Amino acid sequence: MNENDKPASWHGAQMDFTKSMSYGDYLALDEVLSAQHPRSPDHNEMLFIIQHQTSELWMKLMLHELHAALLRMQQDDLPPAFKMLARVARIMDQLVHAWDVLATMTPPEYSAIRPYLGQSSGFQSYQYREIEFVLGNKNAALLSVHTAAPENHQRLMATLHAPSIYDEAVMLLSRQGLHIDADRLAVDRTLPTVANESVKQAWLEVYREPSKHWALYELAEKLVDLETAFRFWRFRHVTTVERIIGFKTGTGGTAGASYLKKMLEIVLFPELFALRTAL
Ligand code: HEM
Ligand SMILES: N[C@@H](CC(=O)c1ccccc1NC=O)C(=O)O
Repeated sequence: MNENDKPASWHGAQMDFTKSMSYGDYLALDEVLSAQHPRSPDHNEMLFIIQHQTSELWMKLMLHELHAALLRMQQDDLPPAFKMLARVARIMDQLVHAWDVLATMTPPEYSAIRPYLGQSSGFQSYQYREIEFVLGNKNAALLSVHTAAPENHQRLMATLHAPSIYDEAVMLLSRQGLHIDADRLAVDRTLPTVANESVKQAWLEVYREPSKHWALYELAEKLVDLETAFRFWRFRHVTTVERIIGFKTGTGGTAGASYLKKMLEIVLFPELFALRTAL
């Protein structure tokens, strides 16, 4: 094209990237876009792969935000933590809506791919497991899935032993002068969150006088927002799974949809929901 033929609107656009960083360079697009390797001859496997890879990318960002929020909470620096937690909840909403794309895949379409998945399953997603752990749904037994990948195992082990976001919120309540039982503060971090009466009473004080405890009130609502989004994700997972494979056993070895249904009963931040009945 002749220089004079360029429309005025992009006349000054940079065209030569032999010596400078381009869009694709900055985003490492060659790496990202060459990481899709369908194993079946089926057209729909690309959807299945990209759906999972994009979910894992969003999970990577969720963990980035959650770990940063944990740090801010430890430092009593709540406003930046609020922003991070709000972002995590919005990412979760995004993943909730992403199910609409996957649900365009019918049972016969998925059946063409499934034999090629072997025993692989989302159950083995180490980023997902870490998100569950950071949010307090600890389960040491699930670590053994990752023994073959020592780095992932190590990281999960560290998160298993560290305080969860909710443990940090409970410690904040205590630092702000609200009474929390000593045994709740010294709880075994490797176990899932268990409801505690002193925590419920402390949150009740916050909700009965928000203006006195505004930052804690805001934190509580951010956590409720996040748990609500997480519950929607679990629900969309199980309904999409039931729609596509019915009640077949999972490739990961669980009972499948009935295992996922059981997971709908999990309450991440129990006292934050329990207190509502008492208000
Ligand atoms: C056709 C679509 C899908 C089907 C049929 C499906 C099926 C299942 C089943 C049956 C399980 C139970 C574990 C097992 O025995 O395999 C499971 C777990 C899981 N799946 Fe999916 N899934 C689908 C899509 C997805 C997507 C898009 C994600 C997003 C990353 C995902 C993430 C997970 C996770 C994280 C678990 C573990 C849940 C837990 O332990 O609480 N799945 N899936
Ligand atoms: N558990 C699924 C397989 C599955 O969905 C899957 C397999 C490999 C990679 C990601 C997957 N997604 C979520 O579990 C099944 O039983 O069909």
